[in-house]
Amino acid sequence: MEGSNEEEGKKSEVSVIETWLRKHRSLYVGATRHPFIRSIRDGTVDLSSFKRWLEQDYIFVRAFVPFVAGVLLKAWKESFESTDIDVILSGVASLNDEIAWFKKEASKWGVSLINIVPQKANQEYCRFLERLMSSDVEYTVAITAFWAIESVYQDSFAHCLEDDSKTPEELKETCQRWGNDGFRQYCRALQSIAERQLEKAPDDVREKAEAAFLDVLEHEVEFWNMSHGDT
Ligand SMILES: Cc1ncc(CN)c(N)n1
Repeated sequence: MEGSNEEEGKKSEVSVIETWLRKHRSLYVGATRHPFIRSIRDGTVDLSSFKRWLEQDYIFVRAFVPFVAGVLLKAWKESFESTDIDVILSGVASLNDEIAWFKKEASKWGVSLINIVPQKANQEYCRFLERLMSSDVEYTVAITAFWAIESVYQDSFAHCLEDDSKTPEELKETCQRWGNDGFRQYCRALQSIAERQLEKAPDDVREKAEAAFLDVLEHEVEFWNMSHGDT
């Protein structure tokens, strides 16, 4: 293997996540460039769709907290890297802010967050989170799903803040919530953890993680679809 990258100690292989992003490009784009996101970005968003999304996402985020706590527990049991705990804990803290933000934003739009009925797509997404909390789901699978869930929002809302976007002024704060640089760094930290776990995982666990990644993308598409009133 004279002169090979291996011999020179260079890592020439594309990472697991990069491979998936290439392989499942159209589904990833479907989740991060959904018509709802495009409508925010081009300023044509229907405000009743936005309010429907706000109500449903509040319910989702409340269910997301125990899921992230479950990832934290798996990290504590299965990971030897104490920094994983710090990153995941910062995610719990940011969810605390996220819930407070939803309450403030809902009152700004005259939306009540009491007695909201979760729509079918939301219920199914929350059930998926619950399944991932089971003790027989590996940390690698759960952290991969966690990274994917946060990254879809990061990528989607950052798209609405690009220079040529026409996002309405009153929706910019929403886009900033997930599109800001700090959230991007946090998603990158989650990606590094997931990547490290995936690199050392046996094939069957890696396959389960890929399936969870695809499930997340499909649930996110269905979630955005709800904003149109499709359940
Ligand atoms: C459906 C969904 N996906 C992701 C996020 C970002 N925490 C969210 N708030 N809602």
